[in-house]
Amino acid sequence: MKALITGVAGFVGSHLAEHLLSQGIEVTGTLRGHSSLRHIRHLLPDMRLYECELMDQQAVDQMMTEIRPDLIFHLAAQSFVPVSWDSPAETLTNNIVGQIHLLEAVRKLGLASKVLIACSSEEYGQVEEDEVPVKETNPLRPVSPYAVSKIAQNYLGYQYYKTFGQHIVRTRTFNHTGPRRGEQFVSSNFAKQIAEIEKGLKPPVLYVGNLEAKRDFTDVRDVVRGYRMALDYCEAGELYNIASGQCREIREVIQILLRYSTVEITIEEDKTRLRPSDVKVLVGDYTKFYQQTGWTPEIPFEQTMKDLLNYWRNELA
Ligand SMILES: C[C@H]1O[C@H](OP(=O)(O)OP(=O)(O)OC[C@H]2O[C@@H](n3cnc4c(=O)[nH]c(N)nc43)[C@H](O)[C@@H]2O)[C@@H](O)[C@@H](O)C1=O
Repeated sequence: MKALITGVAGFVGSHLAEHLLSQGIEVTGTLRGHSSLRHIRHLLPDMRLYECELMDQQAVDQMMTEIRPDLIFHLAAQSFVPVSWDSPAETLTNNIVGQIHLLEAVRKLGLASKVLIACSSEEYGQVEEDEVPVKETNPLRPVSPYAVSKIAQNYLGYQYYKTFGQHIVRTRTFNHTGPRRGEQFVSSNFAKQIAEIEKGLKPPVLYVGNLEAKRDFTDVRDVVRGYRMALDYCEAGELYNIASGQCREIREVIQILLRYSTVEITIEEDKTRLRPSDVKVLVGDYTKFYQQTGWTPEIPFEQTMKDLLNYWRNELA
């Protein structure tokens, strides 16, 4: 069984590669020329890396001709919401066109690959309090260019399934975190700041943005287990929420991280961290995915936060 992971050098890609390799699957991962190998170096003897610019159709065609994967996990994307306000055109182009090139290669080569498209809870956007936990059928009210790019990825997946019969499964994943999470994302950013304070690298002030937002966090290791199950058991053309079903205010993320630390800190709002529009609440109903695969999240959020803090302590050691 051969799997292709686009964006393997990223946070989720590195965990997914680890998971698939542990199941005896042959893994090839795509990355861009300038990507850091930091998160995947330990996997290199067992995994093949393929430098491929997804914006280049010829390069994608060539790679797919060579690899002919059974499973494709399309993770590569510009995934940080605030960047999408600064660079909306790049976010939309990168996220949409890269995927078109991939699906076009599958079509032209007549491959029977099963494809997972990593969509996002951001697509739901402005959710009303009485709509949570949201089901896949909830209206979409996107409030960022990133959300719009993911809606496009989602519907392109649907369209290639409908038009060409490709085996495409779309997962709408809610917030996920854990060791190796990029430092710009909220839980990782807070954990890194706390680890820096512990080490005396910065004064005991934790800079934060909007602490009133509510999110649904799942451990990345549970998410990648779900991604494999999605291609094994889910129906082509269908869309599935992957979530924990638990709602947490961002304020609570700090409280939990601080439980595992001995430092006394003060919290200060940093206005540059506030967004032009922020999704107020996102909590997912994953009943459909559970019924299809039997998947449920296993790692408690407290454990995820402990592991994330330890990750940063080791990084700074
Ligand atoms: C599902 C979805 O999940 C992620 O998108 P996100 O929810 O925007 O993630 P985040 O970690 O940047 O923010 C979460 C919340 O936390 C608030 N917040 C407060 N204070 C800070 C702060 O200091 N930094 C950040 N980054 N956020 C802060 C911030 O305003 C927001 O309300 C991506 O993986 C995305 O790719 C994706 O698909």
